[in-house]
Amino acid sequence: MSSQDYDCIVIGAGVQGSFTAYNLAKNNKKTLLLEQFVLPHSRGSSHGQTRIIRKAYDEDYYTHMMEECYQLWSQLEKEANVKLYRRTGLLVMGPEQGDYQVFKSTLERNKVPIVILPREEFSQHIPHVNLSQGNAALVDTTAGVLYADRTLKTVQGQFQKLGGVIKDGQKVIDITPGSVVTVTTVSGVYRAKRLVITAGPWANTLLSHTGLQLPLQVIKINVCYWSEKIPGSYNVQHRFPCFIQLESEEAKHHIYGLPSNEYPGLMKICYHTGPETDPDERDRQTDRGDIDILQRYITRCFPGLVPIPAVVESCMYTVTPDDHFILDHHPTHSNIVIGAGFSGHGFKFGPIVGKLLCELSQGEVPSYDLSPFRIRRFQAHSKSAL
Ligand SMILES: Cc1cc2nc3c(=O)[nH]c(=O)nc-3n(C[C@H](O)[C@H](O)[C@H](O)COP(=O)(O)OP(=O)(O)OC[C@H]3O[C@@H](n4cnc5c(N)ncnc54)[C@H](O)[C@@H]3O)c2cc1C
Ligand SMILES: O=C(O)[C@@H]1CCCCN1
Repeated sequence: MSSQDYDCIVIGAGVQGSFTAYNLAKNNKKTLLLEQFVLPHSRGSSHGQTRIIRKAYDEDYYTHMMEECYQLWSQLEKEANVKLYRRTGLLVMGPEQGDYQVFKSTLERNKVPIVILPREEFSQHIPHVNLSQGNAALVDTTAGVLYADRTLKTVQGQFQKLGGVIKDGQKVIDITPGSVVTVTTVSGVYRAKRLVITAGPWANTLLSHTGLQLPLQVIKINVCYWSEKIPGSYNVQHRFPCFIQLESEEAKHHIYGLPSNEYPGLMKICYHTGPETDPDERDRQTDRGDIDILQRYITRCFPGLVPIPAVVESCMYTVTPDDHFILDHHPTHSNIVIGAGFSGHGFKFGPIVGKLLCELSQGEVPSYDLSPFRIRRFQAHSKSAL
């Protein structure tokens, strides 16, 4: 084995690739993690200070995976002696008869501790928020905030401590599949028995070297921060929770927010969709239709915030047609494994995605039923549509 030869190469050092590489190294695999940008960077989907972690989902399988995932987050915190999770609870609000009921029954069925907030008691528990007409509300009490940038630094650091190699500033420009895969970057050629592709918004660019294209849409999210009129009203220290406002007549997609924390006096509130973009040109995409929707919502429901964004950052989602992840082998090259299409909700699953992609790449039986995440589901859709 030359120094350029590895058991496994992982392309993409976002949250999913970093956790995958870490799991491979934990399993004593000689692993190389390649990243196109110099780390840390803010050009993909995993940057920024915070993400929501929650068990509140409308499908049981996500809630089940989160059971173990919380434990894995906590193990990593202990192992690296760092705080990555802060419990805040997640307020779920939505039209009484819609998706809200699905969330509520999934939580109840899976015995996740929740608090239901009757309308008459709502403002006593959640001050400075107006519950929309016809909406119901509950709190997933196990939910909270994950520290995103700190997570990446931690996982990458733990991977290196285990002997893993990170080469950043090395954009992959070619992949030659085979029983030994050859990966060419702008400055080197590497070989491995197995390859994992976790390239976020660039998944299809990389997969084009392997003869595969997936139905992925890359969208730009305007990450908006809003100023508190009275400092502290929505602060994490005053136990203000994260929230999801489920879709309604007014907003066709979720609106979600995190308590003011990372920037003093600013609360992060975003719209769960945005305009399509080329990942290399996202700053040219200046559509702000989402901000108009947020301004109307904030004026009505968060009267303690100035309804003009004080800070706007940007991030990307890579979305599948059904919003479920892709965790699978390449259909023609079984030693290539793909983690893609995390559809704006993948961060919290990082530890479990890393474990599953590691299992798949080693040819092991995965710990969970991965049928919702198979590539085949898209082929089935397009066939039935004919
Ligand atoms: C605004 C916003 C809010 C979100 N909120 C939440 C939330 O609250 N909770 C939650 O769970 N999730 C949330 N998500 C989703 C979550 O952040 C993403 O699902 C997750 O970060 C995706 O990670 P990834 O590793 O797949 O992609 P990325 O982080 O984009 O990583 C892919 C990496 O591959 C690299 N790469 C690509 N091409 C090449 C190449 N040719 N050579 C070398 N390297 C390459 C890229 O540079 C990049 O670093 C949010 C996302 C956004 C944008
Ligand atoms: O994954 C999450 O928890 C958030 C919730 C709302 C949409 C964006 N992502």
